Amino acid sequence: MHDPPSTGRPKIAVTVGDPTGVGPEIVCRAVMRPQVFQHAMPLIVGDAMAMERAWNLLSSNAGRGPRPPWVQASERDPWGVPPGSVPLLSPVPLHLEDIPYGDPSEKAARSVIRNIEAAVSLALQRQVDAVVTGPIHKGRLHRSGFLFPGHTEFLKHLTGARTVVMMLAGPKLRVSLATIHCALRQVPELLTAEGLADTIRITGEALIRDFGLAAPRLAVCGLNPHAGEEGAFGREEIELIRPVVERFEKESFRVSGPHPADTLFWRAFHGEFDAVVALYHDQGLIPVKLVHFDRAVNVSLGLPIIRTSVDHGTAYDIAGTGKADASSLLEAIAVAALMARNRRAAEAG
Ligand SMILES: NC(=O)C1=CN([C@@H]2O[C@H](COP(=O)(O)OP(=O)(O)OC[C@H]3O[C@@H](n4cnc5c(N)ncnc54)[C@H](O)[C@@H]3O)[C@@H](O)[C@H]2O)C=CC1
Ligand SMILES: NCC(=O)COP(=O)(O)O
Repeated sequence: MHDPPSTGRPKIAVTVGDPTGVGPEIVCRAVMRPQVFQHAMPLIVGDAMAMERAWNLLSSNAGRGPRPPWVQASERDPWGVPPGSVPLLSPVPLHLEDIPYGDPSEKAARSVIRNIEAAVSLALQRQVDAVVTGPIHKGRLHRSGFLFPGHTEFLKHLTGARTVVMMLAGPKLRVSLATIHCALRQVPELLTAEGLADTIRITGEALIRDFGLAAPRLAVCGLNPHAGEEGAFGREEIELIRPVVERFEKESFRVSGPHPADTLFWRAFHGEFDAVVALYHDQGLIPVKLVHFDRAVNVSLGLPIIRTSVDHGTAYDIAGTGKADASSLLEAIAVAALMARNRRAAEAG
């Protein structure tokens, strides 16, 4: 057995995601960066063939240098690789015909799911300190029988967590979502007092424990235009949101709202709040991606493990062209490492 995860640089399992999207390319770009190894020990979980193809693409564009030192590893002893190398776990080895760009075979889709399971299992066994996920194509996975809307809900299931909150965190704007992957017309019925209260509490506690803020300020969006305009444009603000916000008067984090959503993100971006609680996916993700598409990180809060992810998708339109930007993945690794260090410090008292 090798270094326990409680010492040294955090060990981070990085899943490649869909092998026919930009995942392998951005993972390859990330492990070509020496800075990554200053704050983390990455372990790649994904198909070896897809990783070799990504390396060939990048080296043919940029001139051949040494290939990043990934070495096939086993799930039983994932860190049992030579010093200086990066373990690569490939639970379901694929052939090239399984992974034409933008079109994963049935087997490739199954491998995506299996890779996530393997990374989560390593985190639950504390063989790694955190999991960082590459992008998956939800539609293609659903076609292959995947029952979950996305990683977030799958990770809740795999870890047995009671609830999970999706946060998108960028340098100047953090947003948590009270509802995640659902049709817009379902939002009002899925928005419950208990669900909203969980989102607020989990976000406030994570800002303190994982992000190191002393007294975070949270602001909750209204659902309707102008936060309902005193009931003229809807009553959710009066009947649901305000009573939940009032429950948080005596916490170590401050909560205000409901605020009109059209101006709230601008106020948060300029420093008035540490996080915004948005009520549905696009209300929160449009502003974050508008200002931070290259830097934002998707963080799953409320799980017994640390999980971060890129904010972007599989980008099939540019897969195989060598144009993918790895900035969001690099941030996701850096944020996971920071969270792991903060949790260690909290555990050590
Ligand atoms: N973390 C994850 O697993 C996520 C997965 N998705 C999934 O991805 C699939 C495709 O989603 P889309 O809405 O098309 O979003 P997308 O993020 O894949 O692409 C949107 C636009 O951004 C560009 N882009 C994305 N990533 C880039 C990168 N690293 N470098 C340069 N340009 C990049 C694409 O070329 C495209 O023009 C969907 O199935 C969606 O569910 C979407 C978001 C997150
Ligand atoms: N828009 C964010 C997104 O869809 C990512 O979802 P997940 O796969 O991290 O649950």
